[in-house]
Amino acid sequence: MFSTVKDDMSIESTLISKERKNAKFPVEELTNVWDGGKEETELRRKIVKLFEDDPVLKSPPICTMTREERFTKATRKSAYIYRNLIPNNGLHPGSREFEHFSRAMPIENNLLVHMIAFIPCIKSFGSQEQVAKWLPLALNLNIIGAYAQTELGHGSFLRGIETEATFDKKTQEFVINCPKVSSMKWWPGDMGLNANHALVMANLIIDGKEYGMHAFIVQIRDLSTHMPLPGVTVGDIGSKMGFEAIDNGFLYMKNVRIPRENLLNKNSEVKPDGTYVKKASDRLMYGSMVNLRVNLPKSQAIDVLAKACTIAIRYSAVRRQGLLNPGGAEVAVLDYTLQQHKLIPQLATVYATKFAGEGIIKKHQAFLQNMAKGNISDLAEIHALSASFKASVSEQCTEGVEVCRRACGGHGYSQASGLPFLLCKITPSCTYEGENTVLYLQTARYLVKCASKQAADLPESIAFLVQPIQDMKGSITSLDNLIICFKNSAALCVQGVSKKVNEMSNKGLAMHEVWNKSSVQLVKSAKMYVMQYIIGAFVSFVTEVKCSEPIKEILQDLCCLYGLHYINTHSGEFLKLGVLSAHHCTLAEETEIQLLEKLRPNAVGIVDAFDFTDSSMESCLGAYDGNVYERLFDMAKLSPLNKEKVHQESYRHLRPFLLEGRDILEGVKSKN
Ligand SMILES: CC(C)(COP(=O)(O)OP(=O)(O)OC[C@H]1O[C@@H](n2cnc3c(N)ncnc32)[C@H](O)[C@@H]1OP(=O)(O)O)[C@@H](O)C(=O)NCCC(=O)NCCSC(=O)CCCCCCCCCCCCCCC(=O)O
Ligand SMILES: Cc1cc2nc3c(=O)[nH]c(=O)nc-3n(C[C@H](O)[C@H](O)[C@H](O)COP(=O)(O)OP(=O)(O)OC[C@H]3O[C@@H](n4cnc5c(N)ncnc54)[C@H](O)[C@@H]3O)c2cc1C
Repeated sequence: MFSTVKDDMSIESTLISKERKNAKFPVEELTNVWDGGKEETELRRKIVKLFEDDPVLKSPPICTMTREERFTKATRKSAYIYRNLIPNNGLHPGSREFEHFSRAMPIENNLLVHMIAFIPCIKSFGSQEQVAKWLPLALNLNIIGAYAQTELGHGSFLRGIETEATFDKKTQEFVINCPKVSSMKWWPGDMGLNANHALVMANLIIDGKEYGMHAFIVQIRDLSTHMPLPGVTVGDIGSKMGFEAIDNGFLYMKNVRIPRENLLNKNSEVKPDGTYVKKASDRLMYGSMVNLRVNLPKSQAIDVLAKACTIAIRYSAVRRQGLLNPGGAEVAVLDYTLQQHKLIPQLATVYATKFAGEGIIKKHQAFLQNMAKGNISDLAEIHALSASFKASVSEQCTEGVEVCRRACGGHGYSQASGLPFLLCKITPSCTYEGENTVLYLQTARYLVKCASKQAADLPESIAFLVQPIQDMKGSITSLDNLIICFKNSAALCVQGVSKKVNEMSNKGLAMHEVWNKSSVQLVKSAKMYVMQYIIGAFVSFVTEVKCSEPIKEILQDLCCLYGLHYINTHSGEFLKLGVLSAHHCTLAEETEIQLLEKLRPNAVGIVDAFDFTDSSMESCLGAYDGNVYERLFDMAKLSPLNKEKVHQESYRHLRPFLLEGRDILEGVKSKN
């Protein structure tokens, strides 16, 4: 319907090719460092290719589809991936290949909560017999389960959850009830339309006595007809800011009966006579959340910011707007220091959080190994670290994606840029898996407790909180001094708020009031604590990584930039704590600007090294060839509103006035 408009050789592709020629480091090597080795890069590419070449996984660009189409296509693809593509290619959860799935998955998919929450919960909370019964069914999608914890009335405060599971000794069943509208399960992914089971978190009640939140497997739909079972009201909660392909659901249960064996009973059990047997700490009930807080940030936040950086930096390298030299040629917007100041720190965030996250995953794996031997002494530390890490990463990456989107000017507002999709995908990561403020407060609770202990009684990673403040020797811009600066700041923040808490409680104020009145400073200390962790982990990575000099230099520069950018955007905090002087702050600002200038020629190379395929981004601005304008025009042509040259409905409403206008213009009718 539209004629083709093409340039023989677009200036934009020439510009981006020039950028690539100017890069001062081997891009492929940085990709290997990012992936964790050459072999991992090859494996990832093999899996991505397997998925991208599969005709079943092809579909029109998401911005041309309705929610209904997006949900249907995502379900079709996800069912095919988990039931055919993965097993037929010998790829299994837990394998090395599985690590790369998130990069290979189609841009929209669902059944992920079934895979990452329902299945792991069966493994964590189920006895051996229960795992043997439910796991194969779940892995084969014979049953599809949601993680049903949050209710209309309660998400954060889990002790407030109202759904009840009352033990009926006569029938050896639990009776599941949502006593009020506010008790209805609300939000769980995959639950509205796809799930036939749910892992329901409910208050266990035996003989009128409450035993707190426990995990029950509840069948909610018939396996042959997929109709809701008696007593079950289930459906999709409606349109959200994003996640169009996911059926976040509601679930209301009235006298739904499940067998006694459906209480996942690895950690606690109800005997046939109603005796309650506790086998492990109540805290382990929260283990599924720690698991997700450790593992989700990479795919749901860090990779999302990496994609946004790829789009914004490639686009900024080809978008020319205005002059730097009077009388000279128009410049790429990436040549403006202010554009670099928006975008290059986001690149640093991607690297910092990725490598720090890998450290947490390793710590968590060590914790799980110890737990298997009955030792959960590190639980409080890993809970505090993972809670604040999830909060900080989701916050930094969400802010970063919005910076990238705005840095693309008007085109960043177009769905065709891919950026609104990324923003809507990343924003809820600040809420799900624990609302960020609530998580920071959990970390602060642990830190304040630690502040009253001796260094020898604290885990190694925490002891610095109570040790003497270290002196910085030399320039603030050295990596060693950045670590000292952040550690000192975290220690002073925690000590400061702990002192305030103690003083207030010594004056007789109730602890809950003390806590509420101190909460602003508590959250600040948790943020500073996790920042010192991230910086420390990034510095260790950069110091230890084996790579060529040019790559090392880029990583060091990104590491320094990450620390300095944070200092420069929060300088008041550092000055107030007395950790930095005004002179330090001036130097930090000057050095950041120098680093931006130094990293600028490598910016396109650095985002190329993330190695995202064009189809994994669906972005007209971020495609590898830099052909932004032709792609935008081609995408506009696909808009469903452009199906016909005349949109009959809009024409119907406007026609009477247009005809009037025609008559006036043609002089048939006077203006009055
Ligand atoms: C801890 C709480 C905040 C409650 O606080 P309380 O004060 O009530 O504490 P408690 O008395 O309960 O506990 C006190 C005690 O326990 C310790 N504790 C707490 N938590 C833990 C823990 N996790 N581990 C260990 N210990 C813990 C605590 O420190 C105390 O110890 P001390 O007494 O010694 O000090 C708590 O209730 C809480 O955690 N609330 C948060 C609730 C939460 O996290 N909910 C999560 C719901 S599930 C969810 O959100 C799932 C999300 C999954 C989403 C996946 C999305 C992926 C989507 C993919 C998209 C694909 C792409 C497609 C794209 C597209 O379509 O767009
Ligand atoms: C996309 C998406 C997917 C989700 N998937 C699932 C799922 O699969 N399964 C599931 O069970 N749930 C799911 N959830 C729900 C999610 O886990 C909750 O929304 C989340 O835990 C926050 O709880 P809330 O909504 O009750 O927020 P609230 O706790 O009501 O938060 C509202 C405000 O109150 C503040 N606040 C709350 N408590 C405190 C406090 N103690 N001190 C200071 N401030 C406080 C918060 O900071 C926030 O500003 C999902 C949510 C979303 C958005």
